[in-house]
Amino acid sequence: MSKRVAVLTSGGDAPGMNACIRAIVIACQKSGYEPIGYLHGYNGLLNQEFVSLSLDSTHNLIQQGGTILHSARCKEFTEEAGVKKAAANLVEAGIDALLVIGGDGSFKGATYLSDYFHGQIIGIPGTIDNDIAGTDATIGYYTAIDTAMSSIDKVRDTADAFERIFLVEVMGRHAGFLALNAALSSAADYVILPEHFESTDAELKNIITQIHAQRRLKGSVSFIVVVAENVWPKGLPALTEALNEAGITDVRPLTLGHVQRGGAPVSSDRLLATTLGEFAVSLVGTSSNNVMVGEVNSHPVTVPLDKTSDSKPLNSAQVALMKTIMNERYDC
Ligand SMILES: Nc1ncnc2c1ncn2[C@@H]1O[C@H](COP(=O)(O)OP(=O)(O)O)[C@@H](O)[C@H]1O
Ligand SMILES: O=P(O)(O)OC[C@H]1O[C@](O)(COP(=O)(O)O)[C@@H](O)[C@@H]1O
Repeated sequence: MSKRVAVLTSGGDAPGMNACIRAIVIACQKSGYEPIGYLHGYNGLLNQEFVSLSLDSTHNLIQQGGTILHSARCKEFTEEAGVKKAAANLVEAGIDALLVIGGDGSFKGATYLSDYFHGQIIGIPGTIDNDIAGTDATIGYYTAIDTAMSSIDKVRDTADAFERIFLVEVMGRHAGFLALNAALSSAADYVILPEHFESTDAELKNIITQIHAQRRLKGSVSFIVVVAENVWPKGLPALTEALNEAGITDVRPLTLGHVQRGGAPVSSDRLLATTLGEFAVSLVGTSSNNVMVGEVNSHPVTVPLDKTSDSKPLNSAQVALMKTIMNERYDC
């Protein structure tokens, strides 16, 4: 039987969201479903703002960053009246299944919506932060690592020329996946992560020890510290000042910011987005409901939506690498 399948993108946009929309539309066409796209995240549900999606709308889309459906954060949707209104609008529009591409906040919203909307709801993980439990990676994460890595590569050139210390802040909200991978792949000298942060005093002492040890060995060389956002109290200016006070001068802070959310998705994100978009549509009409689709060990899986905000540990092998290759590289 033909079904109306709606998709929306919510929360922080991530490279590969468009690739996922493309896969959803193609899979819907193949199954004889009618795909429609709600605009501006959950705001689209509240304002009944949607467009019909066709193969025309997905042409040349896989390589585009951002999201053709636009994204938003929507306060009204966090309140009961808003969620009820969204559910009523979905029923009025004859939607059988709603696919939500977003992060853990969007999945909390989707879980809330399921109390009032009795059609099918399926989440697809899309965030550069990779902070969603039940999937090895989220759409956009691999591209963001590459963007941060290539930015740090460029910083290294000028840092080397001036033999300076650079502090580079990387996104991740409250998770260190992006910072750790950006630091490992760009051969940073030190990384500060929320999962391993002890205290400002302990981190400061360790950074200074590593700088002195490296300089004793190699002379006056550059030193790059990757700092996950929201970890250091009062941010990079406070860390710069603390280093200056400890006699480490010529320190330059740099916040990479939203550049990490943009750009054409790398192949791993396109493949993940395509796999998960197609898999989500394959579940339409089955008993799978209020689940997120994810990928574990290269296989598609489903996870209850309310389990996706469980804590997700960093990869332990990468943490071991961090210790030997970066933060505890020189014995002192
Ligand atoms: N606890 C919640 N209840 C209902 N809706 C929520 C909740 N948390 C987030 N949302 C909705 O999901 C949107 C996106 O969440 P946000 O945390 O900003 O991004 P992300 O989905 O990328 O984590 C929010 O603007 C809000 O509309
Ligand atoms: O775009 P905003 O509202 O400034 O939000 C920035 C936050 O969004 C992100 O880029 C993505 O986070 P979400 O996917 O959870 O929305 C975080 O890394 C960052 O902390």
